Amino acid sequence: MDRITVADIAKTFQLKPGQTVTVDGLRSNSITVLSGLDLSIRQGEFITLVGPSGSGKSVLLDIVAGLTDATAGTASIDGEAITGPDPRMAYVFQQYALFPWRTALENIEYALEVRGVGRAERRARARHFLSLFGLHGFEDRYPSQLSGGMQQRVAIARALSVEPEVLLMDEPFAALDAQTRDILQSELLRIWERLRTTVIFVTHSIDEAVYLADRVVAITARPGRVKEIIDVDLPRPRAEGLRNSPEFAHLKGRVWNVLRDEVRAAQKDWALSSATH
Ligand SMILES: Nc1ncnc2c1ncn2[C@@H]1O[C@H](COP(=O)(O)OP(=O)(O)OP(=O)(O)O)[C@@H](O)[C@H]1O
Repeated sequence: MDRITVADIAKTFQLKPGQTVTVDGLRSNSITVLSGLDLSIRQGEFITLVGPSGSGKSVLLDIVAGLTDATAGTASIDGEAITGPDPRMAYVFQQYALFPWRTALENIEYALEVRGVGRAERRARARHFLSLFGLHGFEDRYPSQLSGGMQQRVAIARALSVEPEVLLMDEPFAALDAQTRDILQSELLRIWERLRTTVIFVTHSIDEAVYLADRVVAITARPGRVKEIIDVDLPRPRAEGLRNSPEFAHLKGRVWNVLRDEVRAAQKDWALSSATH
């Protein structure tokens, strides 16, 4: 069954008066970032989105999250059009987005309070999700007392604690060092294997995209649409050592082959824009 459907989505931004961009060599005061984008995501699937910078990946996530409207086309969850933020979805951003004046536990409790969960259950659930992410003993720490990796664990624990049907993740590990990033990828998969939440995860890392996904969705240079979907038929649970296997290298090569022309096209686009302004 499809959990999320995106049908013929387009998104155009009108720029502020006086602002212009160069599109196909012509100056314009609007910018179309997505055009004719179709995508269906099955219940319980782990999807990663890759594409050049500026190809509209974050905008697509915002449309699915109901944070911004599409200019054309529809996005649906369980067959219902998405018209605004939906309690069935949770979002994790690149920056930790925790409340600095609340402890790790209170950050999670807050998300549950907003959704009307009673006090005792809030506390129990917040503790449970923190311990799932190995943060038992850190409940009373404030974000400034936690490392970047720990803060992002709290942010993911908070998102999952509301038991969303769909988890949207926009480059959640991009700000972390390489080792912490690898560890968090494995932790996320370990927990995802238990919960089987539908995940849409944006990343610039082809390694990360292949390691995590059931399917990698490659987006074209602006205006973004789906260029190709690569099935990742690697066994689960995914072992750390999988990264050293020939199958993994082969899949990374396939994704890069699909993306290479799009990254070049995006770079040409920027060069043209900066040369004419
Ligand atoms: N509110 C806005 N007004 C005007 N342009 C916008 C707005 N939001 C996004 N854009 C433009 O839309 C394009 C796509 O942005 P988006 O952040 O979705 O790209 P992305 O694929 O996620 O890029 P990156 O990988 O670099 O994060 C960019 O050129 C951006 O400048």
